[in-house]
Amino acid sequence: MSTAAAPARQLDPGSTAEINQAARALLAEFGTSATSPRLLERVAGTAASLGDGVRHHCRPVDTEDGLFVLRGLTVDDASAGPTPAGWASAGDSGAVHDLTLLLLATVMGNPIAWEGQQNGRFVHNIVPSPGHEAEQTGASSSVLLSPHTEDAFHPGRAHLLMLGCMRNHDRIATTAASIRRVRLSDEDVALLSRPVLPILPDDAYAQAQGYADEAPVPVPVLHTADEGLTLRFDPAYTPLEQAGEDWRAAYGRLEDELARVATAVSLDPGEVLVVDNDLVVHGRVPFTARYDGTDRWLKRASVRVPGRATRPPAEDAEHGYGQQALEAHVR
Ligand SMILES: O=C(O)CCC(=O)C(=O)O
Ligand SMILES: [Fe+2]
Repeated sequence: MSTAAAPARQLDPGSTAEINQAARALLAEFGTSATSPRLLERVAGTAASLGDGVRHHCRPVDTEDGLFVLRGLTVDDASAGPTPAGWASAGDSGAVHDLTLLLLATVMGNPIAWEGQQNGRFVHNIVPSPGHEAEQTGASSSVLLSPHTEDAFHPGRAHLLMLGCMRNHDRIATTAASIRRVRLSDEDVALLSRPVLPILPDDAYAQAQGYADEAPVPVPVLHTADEGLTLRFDPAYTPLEQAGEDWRAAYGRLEDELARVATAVSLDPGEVLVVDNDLVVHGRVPFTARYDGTDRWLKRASVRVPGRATRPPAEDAEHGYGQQALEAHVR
C-alpha cells in the first residue's frame, strides 16, 4: 500500500486561532457538545461568521485522490483525558474537539446524525472497544477494517466523511482508495453500474438490521456522474454469493484495483482527514488495542453537501431500512 503523502491543507495561525476561539466559546456557553436545537443554531451562526481563510481551507475536495488532510489544529494530550473505552461511555470527552469538528463540518455542508448510531450524536467517537475487536465497524481493532463507503446501505449517506485525530500513539493508518485512480474496462464499468445486489445495514445499525417491512433494494456499485465515476461499495455487507459469476469477477477486479491504488493515512493529533464518500472508500489497518486509556481515538463527522449530483436518481426511492438521518441545520 502506498504511503505517499495525502494532499494537505495547512491552516494559517489566524484561522486556527479563530476556530479554537469559536469552539471554546460554544463550550463555555453550553457546557457540553451534546447538541440541542439552540446549540445547533449557535453553531450555524458561528460557522457563518468564520473568515475567508477558514472557508478556503474547507472548500470541496479538489483532487483525484478524493481527500485531503487539514493540518494546523492541535490537541493537548493531557487535557484531552483518557481515551474512552467505547463510544457509549465517551460522554463529553474531548467536547471542545466535537465542537471544532461540528463547526468545520458546518462550513463544508450540513452535518448529519443517525438516530440508530451513537445515541444520535453528530460527532462520533471512534475507539477500539473490548468485545468488538473483530467486527467490521469503527470499534474493531484486531482485523483489517475493509475498504467501504460510509453508511453505504443508505441513500441519505454522507457526501463527506471527516475523521479528526485526538490520539494515535501507534500511528495506526486509515486506508483510502479513490475510484478516480482505478483502471477498469468499459465492460466492467457497465456490469457494475447495474443494480444487481443490495448493500445491507452494517453492524453499527442493530435496528436497521432487523428491518423487515420491505425487501432489500439492489443498488449499482458504480455510477457515471457528470463529474466522473462515483462508487457505493461495502463488500462486508453485500451478499456477493447471490450474484452471477461474471458480475462477481468484475466486482473482484474492482476490489483488486482499489487495493492497488490504496494509500495509508496515519493521522497525528489535531489533523482532520476529509474524505469524499462518493469517490473514496476508506478502511483501517489491524492493530492491537491497548485498553489503558491511551488508545487511538478519532472523532468522526458526516456531512451532506446540498446539490451534489454524484448519485443515481433512483436512490431517492430507496427505503433506507427504516433509518433516517437528522440534518443539523434547516436549509
Ligand atoms: O478508524 C478509522 O481510521 C476509520 C474507521 C471508519 O471506518 C469510520 O470511522 O468510519
Ligand atoms: Fe467507515
